[in-house]
Amino acid sequence: MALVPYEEGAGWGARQLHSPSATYHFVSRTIRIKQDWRRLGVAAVVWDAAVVLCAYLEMGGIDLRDRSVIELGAGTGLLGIVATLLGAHVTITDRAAALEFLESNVQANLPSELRPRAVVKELTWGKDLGNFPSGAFDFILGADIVYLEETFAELLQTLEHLCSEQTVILLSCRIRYERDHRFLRMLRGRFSVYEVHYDSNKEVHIYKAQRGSRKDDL
Ligand SMILES: C[S@@+](CC[C@H](N)C(=O)[O-])C[C@H]1O[C@@H](n2cnc3c(N)ncnc32)[C@H](O)[C@@H]1O
Repeated sequence: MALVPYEEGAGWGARQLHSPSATYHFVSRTIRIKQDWRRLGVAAVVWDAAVVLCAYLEMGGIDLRDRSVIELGAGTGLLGIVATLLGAHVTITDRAAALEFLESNVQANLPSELRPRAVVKELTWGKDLGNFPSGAFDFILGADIVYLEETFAELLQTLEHLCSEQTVILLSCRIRYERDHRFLRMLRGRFSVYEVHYDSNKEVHIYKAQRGSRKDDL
């Protein structure tokens, strides 16, 4: 299912949809991301949710230095690149079809000394989860990955598999459809969920989720 019709792309959260590249400045670096919307679709453009979560991480409220991070549905890899630049060891994942493009963006934007800290790997939600150690990650990141209802159960299963009691999940979301609220209700059924940030310009929410008893509403 397409996420957006071409002509609506900007309004739906990818401001430079048709541009072959997009440039960002994070962690005192210029990051140039290749894009290819026409050929590769949603995984090959940078979505605003990724930019907002990068900015949130850069603000420094969360110390990622030497922490173990996994990114789900990474697309072009901007968020995983920024997490690596902030000092984390990052497993950057997406579906198989997205990996070659993702890997090339990651390689192009990390200095050689940081490349060993970022591993690009296939993770299709709900599939072959045994390839990923259960509970081994300090942080799970996801930008604009809540949009396909048919993936919600598998996405939740994946989060549950990857999470320990200590793991912090950060999901940045543009809420477009009623079904997006349904996913958040599913998430709230399994995790304590808090909205920690809202970017009103980009209309992106950041939710933090952790295992344990529910302490708050969305
Ligand atoms: C809207 S894009 C967001 C990409 C990137 N996180 C960003 O914000 O720029 C959604 C991403 O989720 C990935 N995705 C969709 N369904 C998936 C699934 N079942 N398993 C793994 N990744 C999936 C897509 O390949 C795509 O990269």
